[in-house]
Amino acid sequence: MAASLRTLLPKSTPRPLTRHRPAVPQCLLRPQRRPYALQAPDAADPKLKAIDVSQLTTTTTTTPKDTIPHNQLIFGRNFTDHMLSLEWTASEGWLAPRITPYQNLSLDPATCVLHYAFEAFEGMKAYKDRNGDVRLFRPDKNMARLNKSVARIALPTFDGAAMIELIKRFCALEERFIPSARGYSLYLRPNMIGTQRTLGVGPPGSALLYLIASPVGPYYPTGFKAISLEATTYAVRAWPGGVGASKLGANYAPCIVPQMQAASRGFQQNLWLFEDVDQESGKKEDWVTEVGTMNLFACIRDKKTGQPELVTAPLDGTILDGVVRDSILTLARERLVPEGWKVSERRFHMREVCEAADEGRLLEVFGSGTAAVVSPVRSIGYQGRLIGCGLPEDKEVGEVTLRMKEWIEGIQYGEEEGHAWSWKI
Ligand SMILES: Cc1ncc(COP(=O)(O)O)c(C=O)c1O
Repeated sequence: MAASLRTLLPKSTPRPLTRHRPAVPQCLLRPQRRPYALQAPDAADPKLKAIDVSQLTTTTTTTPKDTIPHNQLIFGRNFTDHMLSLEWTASEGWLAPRITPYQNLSLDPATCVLHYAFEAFEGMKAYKDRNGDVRLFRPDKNMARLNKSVARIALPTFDGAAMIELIKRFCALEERFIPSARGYSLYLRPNMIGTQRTLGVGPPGSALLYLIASPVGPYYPTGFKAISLEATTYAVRAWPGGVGASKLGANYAPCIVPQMQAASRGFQQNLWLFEDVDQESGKKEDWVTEVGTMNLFACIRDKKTGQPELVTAPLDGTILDGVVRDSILTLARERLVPEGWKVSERRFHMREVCEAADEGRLLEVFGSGTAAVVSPVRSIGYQGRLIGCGLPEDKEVGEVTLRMKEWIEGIQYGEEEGHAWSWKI
């Protein structure tokens, strides 16, 4: 077993919590207090091979695809000519990386990913700037998150820097598929699956890390459109000690039925809540967590001081640590705080949101994620009422939401010169 997997296990066997309960490692029960013990990605067993970029082989396609006109791009529908693949075995480690023509995978019907969901993925993009240079946006964050996700399901960790180098080479090969207009990009999907052929439930002895890519257009081809969310009170996406902070495929399929239910009532997405006791009041509250594939931000004016606050749920293990979320928080601390804003990662509940809306203090709400950067929210359906989120009827986006979009896109497309988040390939 790779050292990286061994590090997941507690050093000493934890004592059972009660006589009748099985001994659950504390790190799994309380992610907030005892974060997951995970070593650096390249801390794999020295006896096993690490990713070796110099071993990369490339077989180019003999049947190149036509590129699709920008205005006909549909998210995730079309793929580039090639894929990048890296196999891993528990006895050898990472085998030589390969770029090959895009092709089907051949898996035994007993492959463990098909039965027990040994799968974790990432979502990131390559952008073309005005000079035709290709750029990645904070790819180190995506690699770190993928390493955290795979480690949680006993898949092998890997050297994130080596993988970024391979992604750069892949993007250079597929450069003609990267649209050049602002708002367009090449969506990159790194995916790792357990490939061991077994019905036994245990750590996979082999895995495949692969990358495919899809050219995509702006999330809103017709301009910014504010969305409506339905706050879901009958189902829960994630819970303390669970895997909500990991980008596992298994987290997404169970979210589709609540999303369909929300859609059937006219909402574009559902908002995930978590019911828990408020330590201050001792009352149960519905805490805001995140949206289907986005983190959520609210701009709330303080009742007493009048200070505007940008607030989002904390990284307590129940939400994904969004790359755009982190970027928004950093930019807000840099650029909004000097203007008098407060920026908070704190728990906030639906009662606070309702109260702020009723008192005209809910200024804006928006979602954040790689696909849309930011997505303005017009209203939230909750317990039979529709909460207005501060947008006037004739507007689709609030001021802070728009500024964030401009700032982040400016960095992604290299318009903000020399920013450390934009990696030229
Ligand atoms: C559940 C969930 N939350 C938040 C996000 C936003 O993350 P990021 O900003 O890294 O795209 C995503 C996007 O993949 C997601 O799937």
